Amino acid sequence: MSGLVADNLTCIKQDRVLFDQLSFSLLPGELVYLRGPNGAGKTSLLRILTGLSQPESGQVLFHSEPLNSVYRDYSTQLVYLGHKAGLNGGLTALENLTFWLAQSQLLVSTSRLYEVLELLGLVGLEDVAVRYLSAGQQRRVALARLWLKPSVYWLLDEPFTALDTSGIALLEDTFNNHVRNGGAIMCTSHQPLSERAGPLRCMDLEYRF
Ligand SMILES: Nc1ncnc2c1ncn2[C@@H]1O[C@H](COP(=O)(O)OP(=O)(O)OP(=O)(O)O)[C@@H](O)[C@H]1O
Repeated sequence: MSGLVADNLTCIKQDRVLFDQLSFSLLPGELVYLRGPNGAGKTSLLRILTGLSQPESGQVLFHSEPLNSVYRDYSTQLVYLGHKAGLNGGLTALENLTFWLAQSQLLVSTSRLYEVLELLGLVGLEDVAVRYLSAGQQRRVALARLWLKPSVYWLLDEPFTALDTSGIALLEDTFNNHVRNGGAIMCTSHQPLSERAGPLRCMDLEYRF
């Protein structure tokens, strides 16, 4: 099957089964909204889908192949944003993004970088160390990666955290466009997504004791 497939995933943390024999797919053209209370296992599931951690049992397939055998190809088509902004506080927005682009072996022109910073309302702040930016501004720097790396699969852990209403609207519009252009998104959020984000499929993880 094309796309990303979770095949019978079981995850155990601290002797607690977070989820058991969980199977689903994430296909191009889909937005999946992953819901669940604190501690249900949403981050754990996203990390397994990125290949950053391993399930107790089961596997993740990418275009029908086990993730570890196609990881290089998968990683070129993936943006994963964790619930922390994942920025170096001592570096500016420009420096953080330039470093990330180099690590990801992506070539992006300076003018494109400025375009994205402008879209995100960060122009004028590009030379400020990110530790001095507000929480919402730091989130916007982290999100800039979505515009800088052409990729199909977006796995996003609480990307709306700290965003103001205009930031939420921008991100929801971007989700809608991405999916209409064949992108695939799985996203967690403790606030419901609005209709602006486009059609979505909800997936619920219960808290298991
Ligand atoms: N590396 C780890 N080592 C031990 N326990 C972990 C680890 N990662 C997660 N856990 C535990 O697994 C459970 C699920 O955590 P996870 O972060 O996946 O939940 P979540 O649904 O994303 O929660 P939240 O909504 O609070 O972000 C928690 O009880 C957490 O303490």
